[in-house]
Amino acid sequence: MSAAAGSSVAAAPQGRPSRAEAEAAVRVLLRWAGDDPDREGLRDTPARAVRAYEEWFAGYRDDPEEILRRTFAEVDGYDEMVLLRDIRLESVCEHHMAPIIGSAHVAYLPERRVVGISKLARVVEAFARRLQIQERMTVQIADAIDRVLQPRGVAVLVRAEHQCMTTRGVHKPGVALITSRMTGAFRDDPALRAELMAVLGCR
Ligand SMILES: Nc1nc2c(ncn2[C@@H]2O[C@H](COP(=O)(O)OP(=O)(O)OP(=O)(O)O)[C@@H](O)[C@H]2O)c(=O)[nH]1
Ligand SMILES: [Zn+2]
Repeated sequence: MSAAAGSSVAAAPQGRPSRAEAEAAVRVLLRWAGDDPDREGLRDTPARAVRAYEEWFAGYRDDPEEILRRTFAEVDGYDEMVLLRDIRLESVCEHHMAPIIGSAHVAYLPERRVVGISKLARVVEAFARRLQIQERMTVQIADAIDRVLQPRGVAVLVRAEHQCMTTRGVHKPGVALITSRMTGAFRDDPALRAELMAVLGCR
């Protein structure tokens, strides 16, 4: 298991290259593609591309568990399912560095404490904005919520299109990969699982 998969925060890469080195790498790629990195339209592209990758890989700088630690207890006995659905998800496939675009549903069963709902979306973002495979990302999101909130159960469902499959290679547009991770009561109680699927409109 990689460091990124095993802990909530990826290990800091040893000897991280400088921004200038990253821009030089983009220049090499432009030349390799067959174009001239010095022509007007491409002159600023290495800097722009590195800024774009900075956004797409912003999750390495986030600590998902820290995000989730801002919980509150005043829930007046609320102990039913909390479900944040259709969270837009933008990730990057670790095999091809191609976009993975889709959405996630995150549900949990609070035990005493709840978390601000934006934090659930932030946790999705923190794990998505890294080089990923969907299965690992799904597990990471669920397990971080499980560890920090210690709820009675967590369910994470992700549905996403992988551009490495739609725009290249096997070229299958419209194909989506669906992954899920269930813990606690969502895993053990078929009625609860059925309730979740019913709320989500899944059969
Ligand atoms: N399980 C899983 N596979 C993924 C994910 N993203 C991409 N892949 C697959 O990873 C595999 C990498 O296969 P390789 O044979 O090493 O790469 P490739 O020659 O580019 O393969 P093709 O995509 O089939 O052209 C491909 O089958 C991709 O479809 C993911 O999130 N989960
Ligand atoms: Zn891929």
